[in-house]
Amino acid sequence: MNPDSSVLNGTVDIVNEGHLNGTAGDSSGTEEGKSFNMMPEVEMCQSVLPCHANHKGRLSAGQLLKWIDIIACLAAEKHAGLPCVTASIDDIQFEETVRVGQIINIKAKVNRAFNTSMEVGIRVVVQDVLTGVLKRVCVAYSTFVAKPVGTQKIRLKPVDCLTTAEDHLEYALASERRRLRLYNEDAFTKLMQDSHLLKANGKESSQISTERTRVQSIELVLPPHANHHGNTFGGQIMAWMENAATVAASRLYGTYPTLKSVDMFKFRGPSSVGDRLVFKAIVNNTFQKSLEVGVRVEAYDCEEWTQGKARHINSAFLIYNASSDKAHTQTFPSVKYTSKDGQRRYLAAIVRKRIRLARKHILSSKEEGPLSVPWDKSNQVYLSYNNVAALTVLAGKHGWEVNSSQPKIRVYMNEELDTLSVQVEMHVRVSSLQAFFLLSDLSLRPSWDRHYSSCEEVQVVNEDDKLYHITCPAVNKDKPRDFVVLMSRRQPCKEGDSYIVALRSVTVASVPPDPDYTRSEVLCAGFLISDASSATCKVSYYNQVTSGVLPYIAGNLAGWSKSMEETASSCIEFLENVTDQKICAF
Ligand SMILES: CC(=O)SCCNC(=O)CCNC(=O)[C@H](O)C(C)(C)COP(=O)(O)OP(=O)(O)OC[C@H]1O[C@@H](n2cnc3c(N)ncnc32)[C@H](O)[C@@H]1OP(=O)(O)O
Repeated sequence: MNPDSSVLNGTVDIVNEGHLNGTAGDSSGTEEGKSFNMMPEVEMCQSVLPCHANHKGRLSAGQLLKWIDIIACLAAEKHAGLPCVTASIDDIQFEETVRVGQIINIKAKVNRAFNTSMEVGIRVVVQDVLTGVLKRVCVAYSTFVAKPVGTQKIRLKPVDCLTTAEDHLEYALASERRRLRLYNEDAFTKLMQDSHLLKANGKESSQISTERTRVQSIELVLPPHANHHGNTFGGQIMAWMENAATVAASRLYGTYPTLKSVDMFKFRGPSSVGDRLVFKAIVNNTFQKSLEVGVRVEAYDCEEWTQGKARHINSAFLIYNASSDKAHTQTFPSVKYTSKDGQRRYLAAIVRKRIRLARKHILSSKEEGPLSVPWDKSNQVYLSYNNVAALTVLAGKHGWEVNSSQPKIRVYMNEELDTLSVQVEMHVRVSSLQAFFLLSDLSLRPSWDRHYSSCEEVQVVNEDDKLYHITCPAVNKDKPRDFVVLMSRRQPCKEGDSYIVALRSVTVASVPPDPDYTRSEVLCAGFLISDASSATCKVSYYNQVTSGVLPYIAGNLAGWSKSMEETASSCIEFLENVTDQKICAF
């Protein structure tokens, strides 16, 4: 390649030269050898030995992160044909525990190249030697950048060998993930601006100070810790970070918590052999079943060390779950902060939890089976019951956590296994009976909910159960969506109970899917309305998030829009200002 011929805005293009695809330097010279080198995927197999494990005989997350970084780097370099460095690794959720004696298989390939950076997808599975059973340990995505040549950045060639449907899906999703990744800091800053409103959720009664968990540890970077370019290996840094974080978490918990996930690791700058790395870890906050530890890494060369001038090269947040060991308590103690910095970290952990949850659900691209059930005479009663019961159960769940709070409106989220649900609580100056009648007439909803383009009554089953056909506007250049839902409303049986307006998808022959719309489904949604005083009420809207609903709330979940709060505000205005004629129509 002639760099001069392809310099573009200070960027050097990589053209598709033979050696980049592994055709040059192919030692075997055989057809078989060539096709192996041409494969975009890089694979690693490791037998898990005691030296890879923690004191419980389980593969240490630090060791796994090292392997992940090595293989991802090799996949990136295979695509780029040049030395590459890790810019970041997205959130990783550890799904399976790996034990000594089992076999780890890791595969990595470049999903998409952007300009100077590329996304590498990594899949880790564990195989039990005795049973042969394979289980997924985690999926990870890292971003690599071809190491700049002097001041010149290298522009990468595109990924052009998309063969399987999965390759195409990963290619398409890679740009979506990149958007979330690069938006991460903005989303965080935006949500932090409102974080003072979350203070009400603080745990002032707690006795345990986060300061008790503070850890500081130093490492000297030696040649075995460096990668093949002389920089400290990203995986090694992550392993050291995991070590410091685990000590901090166990100081609070009094036993060994399980590392459940890591938040995005961002490599802000390089370090190299001879650097001293100082790791500072502290528990930032605890939630019901998890806690967050923040780790900061500072690097010093010999001169910087004597001058006390640190280079901040990395910060990461690790999430631990309470031990699954029955002998230990299943929840973490709540913590209190004792300084302004502690308070910032405490609130930031709440905000990060929200972003993490959003990223996880937005990117899971979970395949759902059909959620709607056919509406027919034989199951009408059952479906209406099921509709109301599902909403009652959803509303009664434990674990709702405040995500945003403003006067009259609070948004909560609840994650249980792989299901995410949202709750929007509104305080309205009308009676609960009036709110009930207005909200159960779905044909009025397009007047206050901009996510509804139209809503038509399809069938009146009885006074309290109706079928509606709803159309919704297009999002992200997709087709507009439509839903067919059963609305079941119930008045309280006794004083103190709530009014219920429940919604769920059904299929009816009279409204077949329309090619101009993506037929979508809602599993469980609706309103619970209860008296707050004689003239005011509390309206709680619930929605168990499905892939059909996600596009309309994704921005809200990830923090770049306030559409839920805006819709709630419009709902309050509608309820408080609706004319008497509309109410008389019931
Ligand atoms: C294999 C190993 O173990 S390497 C050792 C560990 N890693 C390191 O030491 C790397 C340390 N970090 C660095 O040297 C630098 O921060 C770099 C080279 C990663 C980025 O340098 P910057 O000057 O910040 O780069 P710049 O802002 O121009 O961005 C370059 C590209 O990286 C992308 N990028 C930058 N930060 C991130 C991030 N946190 N996540 C994802 N992509 C990122 C940018 O979007 C851009 O992509 P594009 O050109 O495709 O649009």
